Amino acid sequence: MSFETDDQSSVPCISLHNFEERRAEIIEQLMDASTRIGFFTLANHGISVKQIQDAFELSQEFFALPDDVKAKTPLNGKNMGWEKGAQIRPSTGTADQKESMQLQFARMEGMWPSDDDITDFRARAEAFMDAVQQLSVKVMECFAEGLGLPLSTFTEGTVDPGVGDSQSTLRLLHYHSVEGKEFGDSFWRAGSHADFDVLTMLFQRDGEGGLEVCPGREVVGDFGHGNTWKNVEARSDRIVCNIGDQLMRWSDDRLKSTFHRVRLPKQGEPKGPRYSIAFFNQARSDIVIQGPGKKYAPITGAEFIKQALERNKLGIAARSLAQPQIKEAEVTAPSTAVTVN
Ligand SMILES: O=C(O)CCC(=O)C(=O)O
Ligand SMILES: [Fe+2]
Repeated sequence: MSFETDDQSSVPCISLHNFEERRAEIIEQLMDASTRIGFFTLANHGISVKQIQDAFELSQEFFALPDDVKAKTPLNGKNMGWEKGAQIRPSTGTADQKESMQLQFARMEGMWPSDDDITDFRARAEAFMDAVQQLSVKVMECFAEGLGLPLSTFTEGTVDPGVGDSQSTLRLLHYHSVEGKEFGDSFWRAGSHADFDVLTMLFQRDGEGGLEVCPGREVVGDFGHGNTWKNVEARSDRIVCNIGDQLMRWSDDRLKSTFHRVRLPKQGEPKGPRYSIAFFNQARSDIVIQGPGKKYAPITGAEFIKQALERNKLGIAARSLAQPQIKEAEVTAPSTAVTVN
């Protein structure tokens, strides 16, 4: 089996061209990448350049609004809404140097920015979410087949059949320009973490790099991580995918939910803003997650997310006690920490 591997990284690139005819080969490649590394990129995935550009335009329009307008839909404790500099990572004890907007399919009453502030925000966002969810379904069916499970396991597990219980989330991300700013070593655009969903699909723009992954992982549930970090090249034509903690558990740890982070630009690198967009396929609230070998107790999607949030809060307390001296930075953590994916 041969992979195309980005020069500067060891994250395999898997092409989805001729998907139906190449299905068996694609499943083999997805399983190999996800059991060894937990990350892969997708080429020829069917989401058009225009769709991706439109999504980034929407994101830029939204983040260009004044903070008091964005604050009309603040992060609401259910992984929906806007935050800025409010996500403190347990792994670093410092706030990510970013702002983000979380959007879901269900229970979004009052959480959509109004047409007075931004034109057609909801319709434009949902069009992109639908497209990414459809592609995710294709990939998740491959994982079900690769794991010897019923084809619909993760699709029925994540896609709302019309009852309004979806927990999947689109996250628009804006990492601010760091022109003329100095940061201590403990600051990151996004501190090291593993995602707690089933499957993440991440869109980047050419040249806006900084994403690093720490390939492979043996256990779910702690914030320890290895020390080998690989760069993932920022390419707008490829989707970066990673396995989240839910799929790691659902596969009895066969598929790895891998730690990753976004570093600040190094000396001599462009200091401009970075935009990325992540779609987190989450288990529906009442779906039971359990692997075929029953390695872990059954758990519902709702309980899984609740526990992930609790673990994050505990992690924050433990880490900030252990690390009292955080270097000063231009952007500092606000008093309230939030826990999102
Ligand atoms: O912006 C990126 O490249 C990664 C973001 C990420 O890992 C996350 O939001 O979970
Ligand atoms: Fe992530």
